[in-house]
Amino acid sequence: MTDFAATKALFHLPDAITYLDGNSLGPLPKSVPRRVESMLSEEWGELVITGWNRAGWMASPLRIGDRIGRLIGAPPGTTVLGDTLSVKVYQALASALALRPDRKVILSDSGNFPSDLYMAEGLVKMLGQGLELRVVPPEDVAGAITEEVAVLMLTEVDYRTGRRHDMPALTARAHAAGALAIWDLAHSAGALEVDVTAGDADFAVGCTYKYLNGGPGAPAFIHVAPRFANQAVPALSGWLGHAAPFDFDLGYRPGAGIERMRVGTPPIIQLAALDAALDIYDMVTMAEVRARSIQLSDRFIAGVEAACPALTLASPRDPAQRGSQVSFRFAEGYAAMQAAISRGVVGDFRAPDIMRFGITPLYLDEGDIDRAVAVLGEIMETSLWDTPAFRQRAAVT
Ligand SMILES: Cc1ncc(COP(=O)(O)O)c(C=O)c1O
Ligand SMILES: Nc1c(O)cccc1C(=O)C[C@H](N)C(=O)O
Repeated sequence: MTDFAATKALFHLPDAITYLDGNSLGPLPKSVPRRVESMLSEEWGELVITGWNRAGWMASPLRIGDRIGRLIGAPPGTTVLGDTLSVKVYQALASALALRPDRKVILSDSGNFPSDLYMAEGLVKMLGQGLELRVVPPEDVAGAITEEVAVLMLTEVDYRTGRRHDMPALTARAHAAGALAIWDLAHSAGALEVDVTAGDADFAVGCTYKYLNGGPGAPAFIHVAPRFANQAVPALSGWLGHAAPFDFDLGYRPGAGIERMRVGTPPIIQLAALDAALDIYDMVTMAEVRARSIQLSDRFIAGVEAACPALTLASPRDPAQRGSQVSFRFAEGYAAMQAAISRGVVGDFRAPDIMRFGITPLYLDEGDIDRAVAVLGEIMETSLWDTPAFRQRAAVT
C-alpha cells in the first residue's frame, strides 16, 4: 500500500505554496540536486569523455526509457528518451505515414495540443503527396475514422479540459479501418494507468517534465509497438539512430528496434535528473495513484462548486472520462488565476477562459485541496482578481 505522506516528503515544495500545476511542470524531487551534482562532479568531472561508456551515458536513453515503459505498459526495449515531444510527434507521424503509403488523411481533434497539430501541418506541407490533416471535434473522432485515414493521432488527455479519450476503443476502430494510431501521453504518463500494449497503440509519445517530474526541458519519450519496431522508417536519421554509429559509415542504416528513434547526443544532465525523479514511481502503483487522484479531484470539484458559484466545471464530472487535472471556466480566469497565485495557490490558465488545476497525489493531500478551495472561494467572494495588475498577461501563461 502506497504511503503518500512518504512520497510527499520526497519533494521540495516551496514554502506557503499549494502547487496545483504539476500537470504542466512537476516540482523538484529532493533527490535530484544530489544526483545531478554527483553526475557533474563524479561523472563529467572525473570521467570526462569515458563517461559515455563507464557511467553508462550512452545506454541511458534506453535504460531510463524502460523505466517509463513500465509506467505505460510498454515491454522492455520499446521506449527511448530524447529530444522534445514535438520532435517525437514528428518522428512517430512520419514513420506511421510511411507504413500507410496508400492513405492520405491524418485524423486528429481540436482538443489536441497545438504543437502536435503544427508538427502534422509542417509534415503535410513538406511531404505534399496530397496528404491532409483533418481536425474534428473530440466527440466526432470515432465517427470520422474512415478508410481514408492513414493515421489517427490523438492526445489521450485534453490539456485544457482534462477530457480523456478511450484509447483501446479508438485504436481498435482505427485498426478496423486499416489505420494506425499514435497516442500522445503527455498528460497521462505518471498520472493514469496507461497500457499501450493492451490498448494496442502503434506509437506512443510523451513528455517527462509534467507528472514524471523530470524538470524543465526534460527529454521526451517515444514507444513503437514491437510489430513495427524494425519496420518503422526513421524520418530523422541522426547518427545515434544508426545501426553502428561508431563505424561512421557514409550511408544511413537504421538501428535495431527502438534504437532507430534516437537522433543525436542525449541530454545526460537532464537524464540524470529524470532518473532520480523516477525513483519515486518505484514506491507506488499506478492503480493507487489513480485512485487517490480521483478521490482528491472529486473533493476539489465539490469544494470549488460549493465555494465559487461563478466557476463552471470544464472537465468531465465522471472520473473515468477525466485525466488527473480539473478545469473550470471563468471569463476572467486569467486574472482569477493570478490572484490565486498571489495567495499561494498555483494553477494555470489556458485561453480563452480555462483555469486549470493539476491533481498530483504524489505530493498533494486533502489539506492542500481544502486550502486551495478556501483561497479560491475568498478570491471569488471578494473579487480580489478584479484589478488591472492581475489582468496583465505574462509571456508564459
Ligand atoms: C500534449 C502535448 N504535446 C506536445 C507538447 C509540446 O511538448 P514540447 O514542448 O516538449 O515539444 C505538449 C506540452 O508542451 C503537450 O502537452
Ligand atoms: N513545455 C512548456 C514550456 O516549455 C513552457 C510553459 C509550459 C509548457 C507546457 O508544457 C505546457 C503544457 N504542455 C500544457 O499543457 O499547456
